[in-house]
Amino acid sequence: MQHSGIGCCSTSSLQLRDFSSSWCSQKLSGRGNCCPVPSCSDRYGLGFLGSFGSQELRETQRPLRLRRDCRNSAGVRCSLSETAQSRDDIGSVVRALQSRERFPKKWLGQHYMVNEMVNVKVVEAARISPGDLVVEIGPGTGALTKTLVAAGAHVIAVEKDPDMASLVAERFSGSGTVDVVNGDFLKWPVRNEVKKQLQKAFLESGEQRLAKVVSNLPFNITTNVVKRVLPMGDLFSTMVLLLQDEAALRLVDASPDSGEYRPISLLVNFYSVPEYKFKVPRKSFYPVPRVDGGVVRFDLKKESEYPPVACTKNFFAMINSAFNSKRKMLRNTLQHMFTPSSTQAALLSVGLPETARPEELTLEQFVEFYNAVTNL
Ligand SMILES: C[S@@+](CC[C@H](N)C(=O)[O-])C[C@H]1O[C@@H](n2cnc3c(N)ncnc32)[C@H](O)[C@@H]1O
Repeated sequence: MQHSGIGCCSTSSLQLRDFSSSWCSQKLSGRGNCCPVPSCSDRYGLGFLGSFGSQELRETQRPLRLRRDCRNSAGVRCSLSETAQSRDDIGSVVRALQSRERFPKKWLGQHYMVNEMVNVKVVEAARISPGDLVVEIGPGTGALTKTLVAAGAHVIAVEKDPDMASLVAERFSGSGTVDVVNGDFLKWPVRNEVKKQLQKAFLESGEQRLAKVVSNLPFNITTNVVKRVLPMGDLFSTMVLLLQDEAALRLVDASPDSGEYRPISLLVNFYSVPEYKFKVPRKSFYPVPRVDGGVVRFDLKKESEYPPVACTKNFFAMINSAFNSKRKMLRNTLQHMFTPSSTQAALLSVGLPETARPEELTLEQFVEFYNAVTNL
């Protein structure tokens, strides 16, 4: 796990220079889209570029609020306005990858956002205000990072791919508002690191705030990220994730008869108040995934707001066991935890039929049942 302040990545300076020229020189030179890196080629499957061209982005691009001056890696004075206005369209993503001689890596879920308006809407959903501490999982080329910084956030960007980590570190070198960590978010000591940063911010500003998580997430780590972050309501107030649309809808809907009712929906609603924000068409990503995306905002609950259960760990162990055979009666599936007669008695005591099955109980009913059966 490598933690680097801006510009402190371990990659060679040649790579860093290549990157800085592709992102920063276009505005400084005043020549519009001039870029020294070879232009996009069909090697990257850009057949659809015409239907998703620069004009669309130019028309929809909203001016971003700017915060302060900085220097780029070449020591040339520029401002975050220039960083903020650098384009995050498909051409930039491809050029950035080419600067590292890289292709998008499927196993890392590398589908880059090439519609800047989506990033703006994601940041709006997170209600970022100046001075917010934001953990961004998987910054990739830094497109969402840019929008977060422009909204005034201090970003800790955790990126597993060393090439992308060095790329994003170089892109924001000198801004003083982005720390890049090269590592796996699922292994990163999030509690210690965020606590440290929040204490530091408190000492500097005297203002007590919680951090936020914002990410265009690699789809394959969705469940693990949700399970990891949601119980941290003492550190984070909000998490906004761009997910696979189906997963986004499933996470938010915790109604027993929804067909997609699973332990993860119960966990989400136990630890947070989720809200589905908007759908993101698949053509907004490069490369285009097989599914659309969807954005969910989770407002994390404080411990005092969790449904009251004696032991959270045992409560979720019970739920997981119950859902191992979702269509079987609880008195049978929970036999290894409670005797069938205790399960029946507890169900009856909270007004449920003794033949109840897990897919029939709401979160509140699970809580009542658990409290009853553990107090018998
Ligand atoms: C869907 S892409 C999003 C990139 C960028 N944020 C954007 O919107 O264009 C996901 C990013 O997460 C990174 N990633 C994948 N697994 C990760 C993990 N376990 N921890 C941190 N980053 C990860 C990938 O390398 C990739 O850059």
